[in-house]
Amino acid sequence: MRSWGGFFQVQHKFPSREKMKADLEAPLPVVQEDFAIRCRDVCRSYGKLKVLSNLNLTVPQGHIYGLLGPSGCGKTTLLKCMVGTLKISRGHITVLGKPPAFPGHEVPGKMVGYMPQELALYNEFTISDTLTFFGRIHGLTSKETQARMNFLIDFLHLPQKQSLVRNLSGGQRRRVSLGAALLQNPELLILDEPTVGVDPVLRAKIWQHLVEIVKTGKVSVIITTHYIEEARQAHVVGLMRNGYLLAEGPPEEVMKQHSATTLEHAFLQLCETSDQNSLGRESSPQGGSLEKSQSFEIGRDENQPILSIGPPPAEEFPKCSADWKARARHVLPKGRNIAALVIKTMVRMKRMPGSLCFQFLLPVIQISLICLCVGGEPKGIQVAVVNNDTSPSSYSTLLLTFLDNSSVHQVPLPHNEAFEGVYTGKYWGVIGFGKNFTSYLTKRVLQRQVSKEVVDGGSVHVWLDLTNRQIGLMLQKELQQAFEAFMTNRLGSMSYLAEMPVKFEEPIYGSLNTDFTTFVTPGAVLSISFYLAVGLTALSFVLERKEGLLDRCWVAGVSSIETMLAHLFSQLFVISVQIILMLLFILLVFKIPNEGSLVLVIVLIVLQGVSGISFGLVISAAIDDEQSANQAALGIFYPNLILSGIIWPVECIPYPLRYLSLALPQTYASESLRCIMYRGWGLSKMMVWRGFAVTLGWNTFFLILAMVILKLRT
Ligand SMILES: Nc1ncnc2c1ncn2[C@@H]1O[C@H](COP(=O)(O)OP(=O)(O)OP(=O)(O)O)[C@@H](O)[C@H]1O
Repeated sequence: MRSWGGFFQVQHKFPSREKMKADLEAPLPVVQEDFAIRCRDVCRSYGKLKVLSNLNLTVPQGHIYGLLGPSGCGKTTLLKCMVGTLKISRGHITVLGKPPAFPGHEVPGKMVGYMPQELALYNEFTISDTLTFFGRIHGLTSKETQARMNFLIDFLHLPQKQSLVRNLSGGQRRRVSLGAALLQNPELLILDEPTVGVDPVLRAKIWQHLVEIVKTGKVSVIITTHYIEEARQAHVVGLMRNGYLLAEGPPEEVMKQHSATTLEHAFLQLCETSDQNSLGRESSPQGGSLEKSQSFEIGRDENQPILSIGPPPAEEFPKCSADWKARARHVLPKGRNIAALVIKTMVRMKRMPGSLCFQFLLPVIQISLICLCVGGEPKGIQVAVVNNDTSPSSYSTLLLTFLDNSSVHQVPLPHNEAFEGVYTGKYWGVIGFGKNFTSYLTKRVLQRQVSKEVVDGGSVHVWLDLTNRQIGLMLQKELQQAFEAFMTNRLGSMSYLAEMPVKFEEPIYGSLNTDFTTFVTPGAVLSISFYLAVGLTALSFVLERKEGLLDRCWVAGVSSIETMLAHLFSQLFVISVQIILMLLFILLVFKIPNEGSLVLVIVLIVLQGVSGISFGLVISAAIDDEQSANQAALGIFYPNLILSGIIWPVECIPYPLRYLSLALPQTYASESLRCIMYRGWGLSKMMVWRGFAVTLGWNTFFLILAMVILKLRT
């Protein structure tokens, strides 16, 4: 009997299944356009694991092709190669006449409906949102989408279109996923196990629908299923094992060839024959794995399916070329897709109002905590006072009244108890006055020449616990101020006599009361916008990739650059709200001064937010699992915070590290923001514009890097 291989090699058109049978003996010449998909000598590995080995497969135009095989034999990998989400290591694939992802070819795009094995649905979407989203990407009008939606909901027995995907059963979700693949009436349907978890009645209906749509001859289907017998309704089946096709042909022919009554039986026989052949090869003198791999390399005969329906593997594939316009159109982002993705993110945000509010409030909470808790003066510090000054109306008692009681809490004690209290950590220091403090101090101020004893006796002696530098510094400052106030009180117009011979005049920038909060706030604002943006985006692709959403959108025609721009625009909205709230708090509530242009302040903070988004996109594009993405985002947080001079000046960083610090995204930016806010400088000053330049440089670098990584990984 004539084989199907011979038949298809000379077949001109692919008629219906019945006609195919009738025309068995009527050979016609081959025309390439009659093949919806052709795979020749396709190889694909994951690392060292060879998953597809010189695979040859042909899906005739207007037919249903059932791809069958045991779990792990490479079916999903092959479908992913067909839609272009995975690159093949060797061989050729054409889908609707051209290789997948060929410039100007609508595969990926509207011409192909792809249902991945994963559900690949947004859980926060309703059924209506899901279909509307894919309708937008495919450029359907809302009327067309609505009409298809009504049909699909009825056809696939879906619940109400306002039902949330997350509330659907597993089978219902699978049907929504199938609906999304069928939505735009594609020319080619690539369905990875669409009938898993679907009841037998609906399974039959789905097959019936597939049979109906291919009748026009314009639609082709390739479908994988674990229910081998349901594939008898396909026009052609391909039986796959260990990465290549054992057989390919109409189900009846495959069964007839092996005198089997079921496809399952035929498949078992094919497996046994294949196992015996490989055993024979292994036991032959030249046998073994080397021989096997060599035979793959020369475009093996053993990989030619037993009942092959396509042209031989040696046949040359047509060389496809695209003009520069098609290439440019292919690369340029489409506004329609970006808009669809931005709307998608907005709808998801709307469905999670709690999470959105938290995102808006988190930076306000963080900056408020920084302004409240960092850089303030220590309060309620307990200090022991040993006052041996016995003179009536003593200066020591008077001097102590000038100490700020809210900062320094004085505890009068005898000498031993005071020191004991410091040793046990009860007090932060001891303020001591000698017996003749009042008289010696008077002598020291009024007489020109005094002895060392007078100077010593007329001094306040302080012993401090300096393990806490901030408290130590505060006590020193408080005592100095109290002494100055006391002297002014005592000497009146002569108080200048007690002044230090070093005078700090009115500062050129800032004020004499500038505190640490003022220093730290600009850097903190930048770092909060940066890290919140990293947090918002670092997981975006990771989760979408894991759930198959990234691949699904890509197959629907959304490019990596469009995905990135859409993320950028939607997150830009979130960070803009965050920044406005943060600025309102620091300027109006915490009264941090701003001497410069508010526009420059806002632009610089937004640009830092964009840096965060772009860096998050790099993490998201490069890393596959949430844990590693989180680790990467958190891992850089602390070193960057410390090295960027945000919590401590860059001038304190040792030199080799300082060079590294200057290259970081927030070092010059923090300095620039401080210059704008506290010195009132504009873009004409180098210290201001270089903050903008470095931020823009990092933004461009991160965005290009994320794009390249995404491109390389799809
Ligand atoms: N991303 C990956 N990295 C490494 N190995 C992978 C990856 N994806 C699949 N594999 C391996 O490739 C082989 C083929 O997997 P594939 O998903 O293509 O099989 P399948 O025939 O579709 O299986 P099933 O019917 O269970 O879905 C399996 O051994 C699988 O472990």
